[in-house]
Amino acid sequence: MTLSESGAAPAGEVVLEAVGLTKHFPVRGRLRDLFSRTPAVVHAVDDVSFALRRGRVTALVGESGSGKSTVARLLAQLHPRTAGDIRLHGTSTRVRGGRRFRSYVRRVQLILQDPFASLNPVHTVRYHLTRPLRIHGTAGRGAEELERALADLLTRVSLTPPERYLDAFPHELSGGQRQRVAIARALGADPEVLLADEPVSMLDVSIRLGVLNLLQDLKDRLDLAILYITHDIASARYFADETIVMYAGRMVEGGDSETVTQNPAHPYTRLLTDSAPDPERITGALSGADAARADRGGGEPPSLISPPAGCRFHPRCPHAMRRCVADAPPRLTVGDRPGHWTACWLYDPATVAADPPGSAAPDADPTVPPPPAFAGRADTGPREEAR
Ligand SMILES: Nc1ncnc2c1ncn2[C@@H]1O[C@H](COP(=O)(O)OP(=O)(O)OP(=O)(O)O)[C@@H](O)[C@H]1O
Repeated sequence: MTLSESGAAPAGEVVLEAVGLTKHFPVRGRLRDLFSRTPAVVHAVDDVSFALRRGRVTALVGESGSGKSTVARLLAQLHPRTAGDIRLHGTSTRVRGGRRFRSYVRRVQLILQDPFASLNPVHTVRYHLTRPLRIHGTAGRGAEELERALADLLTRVSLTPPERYLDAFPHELSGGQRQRVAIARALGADPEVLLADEPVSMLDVSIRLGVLNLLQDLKDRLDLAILYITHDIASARYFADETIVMYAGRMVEGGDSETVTQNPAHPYTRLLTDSAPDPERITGALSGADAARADRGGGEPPSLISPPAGCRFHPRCPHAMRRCVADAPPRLTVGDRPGHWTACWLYDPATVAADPPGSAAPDADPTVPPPPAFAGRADTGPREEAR
């Protein structure tokens, strides 16, 4: 029985939720920490909240080091969290190995970036797919049912005819075929949630679209809730229903993908969209390190051991005001589209009235226009988002 047949949750229902999720990694081996009462930590993820819904893709976008993978690993329960909560169907979950972990993993599966590393080169596709079917009790009763389940998995990821792939070793497959096997392996658990951590960034540009189309098709057919992690905001517009932008461990903007990518409110989101102007880029042009370099236009991200006070983007922001240096901005509703919010003081009229945008910018450049979503908003009252 597939999830869509099981009727476990109606379409659009929240399946998995991050609530104030926070992860600080201890920094080891620093001599001065021996004498310090507060040992240094990497503030990888701070106060991240969002919901994954059945039959919807949520993109988590940001440059390298912004905390995206750490969020995925927290949601997969591979890291213990420092603070916050993870709720599966509204129930708080904290699992550390054993049967409870297996039962959680059955419902929440992680797909990694590198299909070369995630498949063991000495085992066949059959081995990789049989294991999850057996572990999660979806292998059927006899050899015949197992064979049918294996063929079904390969067919779902368009590796057909299945018998051509079942006894192949990973090195006999292309990168795209390997990623399809990794996706089939995740589906073997019959999950409700897929956490896809840069699932196409290591693939040849010519086959990325095929794998993204496959994920979208699985979302529709199996009503999966998908978290799509990427540094490529252009692909988020194409592939995700909702987009959340992270910078230096914090969420800075969120809303429906069309609005966030076409009418970005936060100066950092603008930086990302300006360096990825072509939505077709997903099929060509920049990739990997080049894209990461382009994303960094306008400076470097801060140290996460001692992140900047206030808004973490202020040292790079052409519109920074004194308040940005001192206070972390709350989520403020922006624009006309429901659910569009940003954590930026530019959208708080009282702050802007007290201190003109750019007054605390590192290299204030009066020729840099404020974000379009900000234009004409100074007369509207602030609307703080309910979390
Ligand atoms: N196990 C760990 N121990 C210490 N620091 C870590 C650990 N894992 C991640 N970090 C740090 O946490 C921060 C966020 O890393 P993370 O991998 O989540 O970012 P990312 O946005 O996924 O980047 P990328 O796109 O390069 O994978 C980085 O500064 C990273 O060095």
